[in-house]
Amino acid sequence: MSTVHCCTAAGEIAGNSSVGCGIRTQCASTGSNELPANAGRAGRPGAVDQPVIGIVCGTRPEIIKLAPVYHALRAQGWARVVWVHTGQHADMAEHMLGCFDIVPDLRLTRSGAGIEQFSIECRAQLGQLMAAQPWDMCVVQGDTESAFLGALCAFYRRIPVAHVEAGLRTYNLERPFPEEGLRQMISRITALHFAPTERARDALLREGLRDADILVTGNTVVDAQLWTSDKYGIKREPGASKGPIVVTVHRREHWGGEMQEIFEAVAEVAREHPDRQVRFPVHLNPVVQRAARDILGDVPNVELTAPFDYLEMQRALAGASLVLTDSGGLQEEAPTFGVPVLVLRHETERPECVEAGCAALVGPHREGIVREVRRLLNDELAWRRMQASTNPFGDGRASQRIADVLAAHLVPVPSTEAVAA
Ligand SMILES: CC(=O)N[C@@H]1[C@@H](OP(=O)(O)OP(=O)(O)OC[C@H]2O[C@@H](n3ccc(=O)[nH]c3=O)[C@H](O)[C@@H]2O)O[C@H](CO)[C@@H](O)[C@@H]1O
Repeated sequence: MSTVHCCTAAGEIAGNSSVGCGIRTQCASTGSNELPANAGRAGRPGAVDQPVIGIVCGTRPEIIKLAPVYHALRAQGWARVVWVHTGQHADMAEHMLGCFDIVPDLRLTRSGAGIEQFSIECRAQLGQLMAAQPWDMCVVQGDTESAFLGALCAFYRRIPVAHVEAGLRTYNLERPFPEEGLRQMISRITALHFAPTERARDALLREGLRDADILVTGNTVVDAQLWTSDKYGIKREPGASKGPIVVTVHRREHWGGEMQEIFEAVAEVAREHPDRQVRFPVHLNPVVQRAARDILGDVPNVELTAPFDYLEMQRALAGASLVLTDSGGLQEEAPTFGVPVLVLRHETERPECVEAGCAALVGPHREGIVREVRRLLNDELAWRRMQASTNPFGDGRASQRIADVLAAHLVPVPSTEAVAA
């Protein structure tokens, strides 16, 4: 994936101006405060015939998984690509955008702290934006509020929706909450479903979606990893069997008792293995911050840090002996470095890693977590058996496949007369 500094992209949408209620264009300063009179469909001088693809996202994992698609589309050059940042994950997202050389073309304003207020404001701004700039396709990823609102607003504007990481299911609307419901709703209004695995494709077929609209591409998270590992020389560290245990926990459905049990399990294991470092980049959500500090703050070999930036996270995985997580992305990334994963959930939309033997579903309760961690720390053979040899979620070319399919749908094929002329 080539790195394209996106100021040029951003610069093509003129100036720092307000479009609609609070939408700010973000670009290299061009001095103008207005969209140029001869602006093309995307507010860009000229290029009125290029298809316009809007990418709508706002959280850390969406940026990681859409960055490869963004760069693949820009490298192919047949479309005008507009990155819209919703601001859903304000601070964590800024880091991620920088890691992937992305300067959003448009940033929505976020004033409300809660998800409900965010949703109302985001929906209003996206609706204005899509009315002002007719897009040919709206690309969203996964299962967040930003993804759902991007899809919904596009649907109302009759803009086709392309859904990256389509078809993951637990079929339990309570877990993960609200993501399972959001992801299923997005599927109902999506035109192109980019399923990461055959299992995801089968889920969409069972729901009555057309086979012709479903493409199995692999997960773009592996594209991001391989691009980053190649660029920065990150690879599995020798002696990782004694490396740190990496912990990440953030899911809403764990807030309260289950999160407390998870952290108590981490404290118990850390105290039993004082020589084993535990690295825990704590999600910025105040609920997670408070619980982690209260339960783990005084355990000597537990390092509570700010969220890692993407590079730090990949380097942490490369040296880790074990990952304890409720994260979706980390279940998909750990196999790239062969790190065994204990999934701190009741169920996972990623059973492929469990079936491949490189992850185990241990649940969010203290006893089960402690038992499984002890087993792997005390039985090197069992630990080695969980070393993934390949990543079941992708081969690093998902974004290229997605860009090719979008081109096939959006780039007009010259008519035979035109070709003959
Ligand atoms: C239900 C569910 O599973 N939904 C998922 C959820 O994503 P998630 O669970 O993967 O969310 P996180 O864990 O926050 O992000 C993980 C990414 O962040 C990087 N990371 C992490 C900690 C850190 O300190 N520094 C980092 O750089 C890490 O390497 C990884 O790439 O929503 C996504 C969007 O819709 C979905 O795609 C996805 O299904």
